[in-house]
Amino acid sequence: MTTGTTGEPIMSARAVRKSFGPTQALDGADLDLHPGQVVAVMGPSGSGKSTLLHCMAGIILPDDGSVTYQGRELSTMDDSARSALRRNEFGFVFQFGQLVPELTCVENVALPLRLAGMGRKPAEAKATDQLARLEVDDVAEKRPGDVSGGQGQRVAVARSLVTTPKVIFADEPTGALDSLNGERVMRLLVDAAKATSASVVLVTHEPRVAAYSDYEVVVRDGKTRAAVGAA
Ligand SMILES: Nc1ncnc2c1ncn2[C@@H]1O[C@H](COP(=O)(O)OP(=O)(O)OP(=O)(O)O)[C@@H](O)[C@H]1O
Repeated sequence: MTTGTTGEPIMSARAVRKSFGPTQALDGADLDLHPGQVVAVMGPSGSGKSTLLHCMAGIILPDDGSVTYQGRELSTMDDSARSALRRNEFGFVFQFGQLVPELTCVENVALPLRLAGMGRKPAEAKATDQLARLEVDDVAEKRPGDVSGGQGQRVAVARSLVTTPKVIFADEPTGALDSLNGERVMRLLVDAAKATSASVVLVTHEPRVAAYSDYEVVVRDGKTRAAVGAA
């Protein structure tokens, strides 16, 4: 599915198929993602949206078709190369359960940097800066269980951004929030992504959330079927 955007896409999915046992989750899905572009993946429950996101992020491998990142085919990389890609080039925001409950919010945000080998002090300084950008530096020393849903989701967004990823994969990032908090999280996520020219793959079934995207793709019965003009 093309977007009318000129230039090379940073990622492309082509004719992606994926089955889980007898269930055909994806049956020929296409998606181009250009640098700095926010694409909303919409569609009914069970249509294959999350499966498409997982295939694009290299979390699962398609049975057929291709997913390329900067021209490299993900399925030809070994597991450690795909892990390195997820750690270094991609960021992730999910609906629930992504923060480590035993760590403080600033430790959670610093975690991807620590895993990449950065020392505690510089990692936590960067994490604090990122929390401030998301307007939640006041909860830095609290544990995730002691902050509100909206604050926790902004901490999770801060963690997804702290490594300055090229692509952010967000699966129903506002699904657990009321509409006001959801819109706030989306505004901060999209503004932060635009500031670093990161691309975003945003899975959502909420039109109000999809309205923050540049472009919408609809998945139905495992196929990408329609693209709607920029919001
Ligand atoms: N790990 C799995 N094992 C078995 N079936 C799966 C698995 N993951 C997804 N499926 C099935 O594949 C189909 C597509 O699922 P997927 O999660 O991609 O849909 P979705 O559009 O993201 O749905 P929702 O909006 O409800 O999250 C569904 O029928 C689902 O039950």
